[in-house]
Amino acid sequence: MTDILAAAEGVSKRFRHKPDFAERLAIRLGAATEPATVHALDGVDLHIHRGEVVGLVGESGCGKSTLGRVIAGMLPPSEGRITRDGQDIRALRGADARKMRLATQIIFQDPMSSLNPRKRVSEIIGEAPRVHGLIPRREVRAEVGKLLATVGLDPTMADRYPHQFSGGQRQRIGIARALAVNPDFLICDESIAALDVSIQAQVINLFMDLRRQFNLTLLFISHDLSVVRHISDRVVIMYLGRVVEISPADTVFDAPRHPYTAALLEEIPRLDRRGRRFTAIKGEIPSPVNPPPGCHFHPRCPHAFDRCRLERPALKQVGAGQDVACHLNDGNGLIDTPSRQGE
Ligand SMILES: Nc1ncnc2c1ncn2[C@@H]1O[C@H](COP(=O)(O)OP(=O)(O)OP(=O)(O)O)[C@@H](O)[C@H]1O
Repeated sequence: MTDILAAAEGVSKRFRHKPDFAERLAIRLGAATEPATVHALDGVDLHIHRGEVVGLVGESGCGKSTLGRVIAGMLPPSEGRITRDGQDIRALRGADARKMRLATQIIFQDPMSSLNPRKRVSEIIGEAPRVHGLIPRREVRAEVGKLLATVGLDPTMADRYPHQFSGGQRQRIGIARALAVNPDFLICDESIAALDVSIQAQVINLFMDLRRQFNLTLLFISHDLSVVRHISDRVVIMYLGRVVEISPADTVFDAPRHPYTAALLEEIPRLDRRGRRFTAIKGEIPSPVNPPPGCHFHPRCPHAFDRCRLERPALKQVGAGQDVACHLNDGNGLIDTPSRQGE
């Protein structure tokens, strides 16, 4: 069996842009033409190794959720392919396709909207293993009790409804439901973003325990770099549909090599940041309907020079396990490179 559990190879995903009211009016009056394509993912390459925790970070709208859904097989890519255990997931049929879908579970941000309010917790957790015949019907209830205990909830709560739980408890129910089908890969899409900070830490600890207990691989999606720090082995930074940096978690914090990663780090309040050269990120993220040419980050980058405006930087290895898509790394290392603004 390959060491690579899941991979995105040259994956792009485009959506038809949904025009808002003003855009629809402009189209109707002839002041604008038919919209427009959203370039949610643009040539993404990512390998996720068995057993690792990968943090996926970037500003809102950069394509994190889309990448998670494409990797899970919930959305087809417009270009490129997704592999699972070395196999193109488009080639999977019947029982193999079902096995892949069950083995990859997504845990979403808002547990309330993903838990059916009219069903008891025992039904919510027990439904999928029962429907898929993973456990005999008479054992479902005992299994639900075990799963509740595994995620730190009292098994006697199995007959309650979702609204009778707190936000953190509901997220634990969502995790138990995902575990019920014996996945080996969890995609956590902003799974703790809606929780209080103290509860966030508890749920992160739960993910870490479950990872060890069940040999899970995790793709942990967050807009907040500080959240993924303690959970991730590697961190992937996305900007406007592209991967701009992949680094071991410690390296990304101590020696970022993409100006966008450095700017994201600036936004994390820390007392030991004196002497850093990078300034906080400026301006809005451009629209994925009309991304800038060359390096997508160049309009906001304090180091941009002519080449950045014209040529897409390839993701290249710049250090041990560290890949960066930035023209600055073709010459001197970024950290030692003086600002080239205005070149
Ligand atoms: N089904 C869809 N139809 C049209 N556009 C979409 C669709 N899904 C996502 N998009 C667009 O694709 C881009 C990437 O969205 P995505 O949700 O993947 O970003 P994200 O980084 O996860 O953002 P957030 O953190 O806000 O969820 C956005 O511009 C979004 O509006």
